[in-house]
Amino acid sequence: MTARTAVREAFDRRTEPGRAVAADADAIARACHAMAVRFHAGGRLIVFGNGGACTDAQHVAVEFVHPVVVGKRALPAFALTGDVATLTAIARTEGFDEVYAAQLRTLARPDDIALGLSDGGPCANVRRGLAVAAEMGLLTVALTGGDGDMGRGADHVLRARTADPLVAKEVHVTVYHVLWELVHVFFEHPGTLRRETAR
Ligand SMILES: O=C(CO)[C@@H](O)[C@H](O)[C@H](O)[C@H](O)COP(=O)(O)O
Repeated sequence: MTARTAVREAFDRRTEPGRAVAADADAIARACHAMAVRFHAGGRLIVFGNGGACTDAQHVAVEFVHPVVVGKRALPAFALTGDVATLTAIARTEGFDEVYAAQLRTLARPDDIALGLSDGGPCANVRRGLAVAAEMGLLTVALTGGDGDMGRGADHVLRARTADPLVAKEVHVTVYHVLWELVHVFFEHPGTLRRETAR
């Protein structure tokens, strides 16, 4: 295989999952509308995940808190992945599976939005975070890959249709940028924000 073929194949493997996102336009629009309703009601976006999704959580938060597009309103958002002291203290006494759930119990409010990110692997701490968020009344959104099982029970599940964790990660970046864009579209048309969109 030549290097050129390898590069082509690498991009071909990414084309279909990327295209498949558009097929989920309705699910993405419903999630965006529900998020915009929560922001409009004073809710904040709380994001979490592991490994690369840990940094993605911070990427998502900065997109909302400090929009790169001039003129767009800053919206309250924070990641639960940046404070190593809190993460390690919780992991030491309550176990790694509790590192997001424990923070949500203390920091979250019922009108907030919880966004859990995973490439599709076994991530008990993200599942626990979403489960506790749901118990507290938060809107729950799961951005996942693989079989999408991680998001089971969440209000909105957005799945990258690929078992390849690298490709899932790339699709996620596109999806959360679209989430940001569309939340602002709804925000700029408050008439659309009267009621939360059903799943
Ligand atoms: O960035 C990547 C893959 O693109 C990896 O670091 C990946 O995030 C880590 O292996 C994570 O621990 C995977 O966890 P998950 O997203 O499958 O829950």
